[in-house]
Amino acid sequence: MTVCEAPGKVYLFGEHAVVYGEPAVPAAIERRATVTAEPREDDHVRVEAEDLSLDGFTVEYAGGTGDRPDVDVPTPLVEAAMGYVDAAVEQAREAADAPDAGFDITVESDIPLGAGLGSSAAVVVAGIDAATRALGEPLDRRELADRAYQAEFEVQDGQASRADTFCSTMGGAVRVEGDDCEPIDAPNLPFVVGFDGGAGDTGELVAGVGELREEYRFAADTVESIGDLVRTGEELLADAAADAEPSPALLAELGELMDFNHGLLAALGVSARSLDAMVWAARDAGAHGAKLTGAGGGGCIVALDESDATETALSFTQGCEEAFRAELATEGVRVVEP
Ligand SMILES: Nc1ncnc2c1ncn2[C@@H]1O[C@H](COP(=O)(O)OP(=O)(O)OP(=O)(O)O)[C@@H](O)[C@H]1O
Ligand SMILES: C[C@@](O)(CCO)CC(=O)[O-]
Ligand SMILES: [Mg+2]
Repeated sequence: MTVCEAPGKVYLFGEHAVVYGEPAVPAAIERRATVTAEPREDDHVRVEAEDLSLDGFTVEYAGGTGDRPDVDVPTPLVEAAMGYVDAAVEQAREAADAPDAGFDITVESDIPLGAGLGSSAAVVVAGIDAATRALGEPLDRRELADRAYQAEFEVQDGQASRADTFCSTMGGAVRVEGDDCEPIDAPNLPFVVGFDGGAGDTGELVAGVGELREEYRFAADTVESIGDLVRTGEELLADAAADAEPSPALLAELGELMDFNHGLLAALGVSARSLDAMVWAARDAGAHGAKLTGAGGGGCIVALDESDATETALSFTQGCEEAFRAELATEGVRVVEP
């Protein structure tokens, strides 16, 4: 039995635009998905994923080829929900050159689903790592990140960046621009997350931005503007790389860029009333800046605040279900010793 756990992430800047080749800077956070993989004698895949909830259902299922869950939920919904686990198993089979390998897989996660904290990437990264190790064919981190990206790319119908999967694999803060992925030095930033209890579908939201970008010049320009602000943010981070703690000036400047980034994402149609409400509650509470994180549509915002004010204000904000401080996860995917 092999157990691996991989972190979720917040985006300091650059989600959505990163799908079109602009740079982005996500940072891994200490909320993890844990995947257990146990090879089977046959070629079946049995999946236990108790956190999986579909529009108000919670399902527990035993999956596998041609052996779908015994629950009263329309099959397409279940297929959609299971897509990332299935894709991870396929990547592991291919990597280990074991097309008929069967597994008992268990997924447990403290990353809310579809909420912008990269639950899909964490499940895919931990899943491929656990399954390849269980077959005695561990991958190096670059290959693991690459295969995890291929899995997200397939499930998201060819529209995905390498950002979430690379960040979850490596941990820390990373910079992704097209195929170019590198860890970067960043000071320990005081992230506060607000979660509205809801979710957005990454594939759909990404497709929506793609259509807008085709149809309207302003949307294409907005994507490029996000790229410009990310480059500015990166320079600030690079200048502060040697500092253990971020200076007040750095926090103020990064926060301002986060505010700009939220406005540009809203222009692309991926914010939501609850996300805007949480962003404004954070700003009113004195956060240096606040923005939605991830695909949007519902889910989480991330703010910068070293004091407790933002977390407290969010916990009293209508529409915010949970507020918490998110610590940087300096370590990416790792094996959990039984
Ligand atoms: N604990 C889990 N068990 C099984 N599948 C999960 C789990 N967590 C996430 N997933 C898969 O990931 C999907 C959510 O991925 P999606 O990309 O839409 O959101 P996200 O990754 O949480 O947010 P974002 O991509 O915006 O950061 C779920 O529908 C499910 O298929
Ligand atoms: C919206 C997006 O940019 C981030 C989702 O966390 C999609 C992607 O990069 O694949
Ligand atoms: Mg995702």
